[in-house]
Amino acid sequence: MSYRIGFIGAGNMSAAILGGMVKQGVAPDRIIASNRSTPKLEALAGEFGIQTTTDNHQAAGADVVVLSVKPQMMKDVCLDLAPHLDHKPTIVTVAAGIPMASYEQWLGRDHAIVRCMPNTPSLVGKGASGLFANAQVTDAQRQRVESMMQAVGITAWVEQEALIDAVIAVAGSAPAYFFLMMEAMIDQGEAMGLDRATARALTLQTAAGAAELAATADVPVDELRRRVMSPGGTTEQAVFSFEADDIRAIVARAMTRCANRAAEMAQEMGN
Ligand SMILES: NC(=O)C1=CN([C@@H]2O[C@H](COP(=O)(O)OP(=O)(O)OC[C@H]3O[C@@H](n4cnc5c(N)ncnc54)[C@H](OP(=O)(O)O)[C@@H]3O)[C@@H](O)[C@H]2O)C=CC1
Ligand SMILES: O=C(O)[C@@H]1CCC=N1
Repeated sequence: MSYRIGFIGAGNMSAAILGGMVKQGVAPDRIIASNRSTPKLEALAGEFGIQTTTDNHQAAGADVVVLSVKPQMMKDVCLDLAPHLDHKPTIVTVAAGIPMASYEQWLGRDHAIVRCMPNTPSLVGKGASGLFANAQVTDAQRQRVESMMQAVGITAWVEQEALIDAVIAVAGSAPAYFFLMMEAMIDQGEAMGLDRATARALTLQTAAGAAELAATADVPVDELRRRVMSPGGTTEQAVFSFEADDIRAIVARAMTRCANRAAEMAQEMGN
């Protein structure tokens, strides 16, 4: 690809996406990131060799502009950028909880805007992003955004905007669920007598191995689970314990709260 990409806001999510892009071979001089303060910019320039600026207008001069500030900052950032988008970039926003209608109000209705819900494993090329386009997005722009995000992982278009909140629950926020599980396992491995480094190494390798096996096996994940559960053996005691504690309901409640929060955030911002 040869177009230029500008990131507005150089925090965790921008670092994951642009860092993943550079690691996957995107030329760093095609990427510019802006941030209101300089320390993160210096770190990103040092690590990935991208261009940086404290002037959002400069980053917004790119062909694809990725809006990646916290949702609470988004309105002010968009209103400030609006007079500087006459070159009609493809606008991609990664913010949770801000509906398309708000961007169209702040930036103008004639802009091609994609709501993208990515996640931080983009940094290692294992991202998972949901995408929703407004009516102004052309097929060429769809392909451009898709290929941009596919440089750092897989993508899935949704045709109903409300499904972006489901993507937040399944992908955007979901790395944290797995990290939490790993934290708990490492702590318990240590409590059972392993040194922490060993508990960590075994936990992480098992998580990565299980994910890769699930992604490549020709059977569903429940069958893979059963293959570990020897009748009368050890694993089923752990699984029975999870089921007795209603892990499926626990997960469903957590994901529902996650998705509901996106709707609440929209309301809090008066959208
Ligand atoms: N983190 C994640 O896993 C995911 C995040 N998202 C979305 O990504 C967006 C960014 O989140 P995240 O990266 O975690 O947040 P961060 O707080 O890490 O990054 C936001 C960045 O925006 C900068 N900023 C704030 N105001 C301005 C401004 N007016 N102009 C320029 N830069 C500004 C901040 O600068 P400073 O350092 O000075 O505060 C900060 O570096 C959010 O909307 C979130 O919903 C989506 C999916 C996953
Ligand atoms: O927690 C959040 O609000 C953001 C959106 C998805 C992941 N992080």
